[in-house]
Amino acid sequence: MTNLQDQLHRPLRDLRISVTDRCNFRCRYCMPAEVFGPDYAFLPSDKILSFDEIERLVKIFVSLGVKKIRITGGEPLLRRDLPELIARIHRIKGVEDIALTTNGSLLKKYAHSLAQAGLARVSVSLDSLDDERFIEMNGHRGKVLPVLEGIEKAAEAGLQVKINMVVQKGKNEQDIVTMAQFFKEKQHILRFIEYMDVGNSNGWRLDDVVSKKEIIEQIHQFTPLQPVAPNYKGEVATRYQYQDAQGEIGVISSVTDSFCSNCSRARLSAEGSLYTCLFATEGTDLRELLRSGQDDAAIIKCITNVWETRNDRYSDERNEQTMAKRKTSKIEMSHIGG
Ligand SMILES: Nc1nc2c(ncn2[C@@H]2O[C@H](COP(=O)(O)OP(=O)(O)OP(=O)(O)O)[C@@H](O)[C@H]2O)c(=O)[nH]1
Ligand SMILES: C[S@@+](CC[C@H](N)C(=O)[O-])C[C@H]1O[C@@H](n2cnc3c(N)ncnc32)[C@H](O)[C@@H]1O
Ligand code: SF4
Ligand code: SF4
Repeated sequence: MTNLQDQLHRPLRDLRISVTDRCNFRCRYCMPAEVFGPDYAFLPSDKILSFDEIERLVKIFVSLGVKKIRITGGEPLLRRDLPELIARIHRIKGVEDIALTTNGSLLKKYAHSLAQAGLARVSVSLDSLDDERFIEMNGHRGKVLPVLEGIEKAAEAGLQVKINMVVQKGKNEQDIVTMAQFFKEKQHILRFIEYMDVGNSNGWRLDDVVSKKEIIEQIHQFTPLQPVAPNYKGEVATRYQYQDAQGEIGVISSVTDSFCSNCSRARLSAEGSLYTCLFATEGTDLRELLRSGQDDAAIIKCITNVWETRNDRYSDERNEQTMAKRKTSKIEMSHIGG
């Protein structure tokens, strides 16, 4: 196995695979309905990587040091036969962890078959327990109950469950403590995500971000917290344990306390482009290599070159100039995979 290092000496360890650019939700911070409307040109099916193509690429990435696979999107549970893909990835020697990020709306239906196929962990996005606020945030596409039922089914099926909540000022900051309390009782790890300037469509403003510090202070008042060490180098979330030892939360603070120095994540979009940053403006087309009959050595050479020349650290460098430079050219998050 090769151990690649980029320009900042970061290894390649994780591959996040987007299996579709489509979604049944229209969260305003990701796919606002006025941009992703009925006429939006999503990828046609022949442009999307097949399971055979994804499987081949995963084997290649594993030979280059990848150990963790995360399936994402768009909404990954919209991809037909997803458990079959999970099963194929599960069989690949060297894959140590397979996780899925989902909005949870279809999880009740698929949790059991996903677990049977070898999925170990699921991160379910849920921004509020209040129907009115949740519906407002997801563009009037889904209620809270089906997501909670999906979470329950996933836990019953033996999947390790985490909950992701994007916190946006004026939208759901009043839900921070309620969510913490609810998932403390349910014994699921809740991670708060600072609202990020991904893509070009969400009209992001720094004033709309609720910082890690504010989030922690709010929760600490209801149940005291203490910081805990990361589970592994490069963990995206900063961990905090409840002082009564009943569970933990995490905060993903890409805006106020970025974590690029440990970023070991490559991203594969649904149409087979490779990206090395969530805030990238361009990718490298691997689909063309696959479909033009190149052998593994040629694909390995291409990926090696991309990783070894990589020097992304967008969140570390975020300021007015860097934001202005990429104002209209970032790839949308639903496309690159969250
Ligand atoms: N800025 C930035 N945000 C990231 C990165 N990776 C993940 N995130 C954000 O963190 C959110 C939660 O990530 P998950 O998909 O749940 O995965 P994870 O945090 O890697 O999960 P674990 O494997 O359980 O540690 C993502 O949806 C993104 O919003 C990254 O490299 N950069
Ligand atoms: C793009 S979604 C893809 C997977 C799935 N549809 C879901 O929502 O979990 C992955 C994650 O990105 C998060 N996300 C999307 N836009 C974001 C933004 N502007 N800031 C922070 N997190 C965001 C979502 O909340 C979700 O947890
Ligand atoms: S965050 Fe996930 S559920 Fe919401 S619009 Fe984006 S891809 Fe869909
Ligand atoms: S901003 Fe880019 S380089 Fe920094 S942690 Fe996120 S994906 Fe990695």
